[in-house]
Amino acid sequence: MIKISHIRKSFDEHEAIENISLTVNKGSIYGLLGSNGAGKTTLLKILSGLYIPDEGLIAIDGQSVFENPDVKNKIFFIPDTPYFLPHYTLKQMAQFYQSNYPRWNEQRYQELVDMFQIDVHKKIHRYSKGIQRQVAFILALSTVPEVLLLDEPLDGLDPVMRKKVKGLLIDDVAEREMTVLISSHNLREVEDLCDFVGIMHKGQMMIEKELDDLKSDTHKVQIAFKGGAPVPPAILKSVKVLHKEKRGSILLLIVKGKEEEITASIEKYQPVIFDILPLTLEEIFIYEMEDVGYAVENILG
Ligand SMILES: Nc1ncnc2c1ncn2[C@@H]1O[C@H](COP(=O)(O)OP(=O)(O)OP(=O)(O)O)[C@@H](O)[C@H]1O
Repeated sequence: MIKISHIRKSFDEHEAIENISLTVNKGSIYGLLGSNGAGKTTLLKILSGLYIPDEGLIAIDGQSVFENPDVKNKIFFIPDTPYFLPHYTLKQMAQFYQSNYPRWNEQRYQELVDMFQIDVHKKIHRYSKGIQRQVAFILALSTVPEVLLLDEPLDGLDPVMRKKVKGLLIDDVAEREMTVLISSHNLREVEDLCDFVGIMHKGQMMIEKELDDLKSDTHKVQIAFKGGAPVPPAILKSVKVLHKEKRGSILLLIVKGKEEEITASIEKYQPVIFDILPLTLEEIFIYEMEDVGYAVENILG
């Protein structure tokens, strides 16, 4: 479990992280989303022990990260530009990690090399960006991390590789309760992976949500009444409306609550048109944020 409490981090005069707290439960995948410069990379670097926070506490399974080799051995961080020792081949990098990570699993390494079909004797810097990222995943997963920190992990991977990498992450989470924190600009890219999502903006956490609850609890409703009659105000009082918009004679509502309860509340007014539809996660965030007074369309990109 990752626990971050009241972290602050400034560079010169600029506060990159302003009082962020978050918890990632063991065996879950947390998506850290946000605009450019929001502070996602800084937070991941603090978590991996590369930066010291100015204030606040970070614990992994109850132990402090900074200058604690026992904890660092359980963590693997893949930065947005994976780093390899200069002129090393995958085989040499594997030997390096094997001697530094006591949990290294040689069999897993061989399986991953076969799966990705990488020539382990070629110098890594000669590989393309996408293949270098595959190499980073092979090394990361071979160290059998308890906590995997990923900065823009799918950048540069083609759709087949994205699917493969997502599958590998999900397997390790399901089989051995690996805990994962992923930063991304793109909600659509990570929504099928994460059970929790937090959106950062200018060093602050704007909103944090558990995805299962969100998906089953927010709906798009379209209603219209005979002859274009106005929607009875009582309907709007009987359900929790996040957003309402008139489209000709149809009223579009974004409503929170259970589908059956919303249907029962609205059907008794006998609308001539009544549809209840699911929303994409991106839509849910946009409407939720509207509800709390922010415009997040640009943040979600
Ligand atoms: N080493 C550094 N020195 C000075 N300022 C820094 C440093 N690292 C980050 N910053 C600043 O901290 C803020 C947060 O940057 P960070 O890289 O954490 O954002 P991010 O959310 O990862 O952005 P992006 O999505 O663009 O990668 C930015 O304003 C950035 O300029």
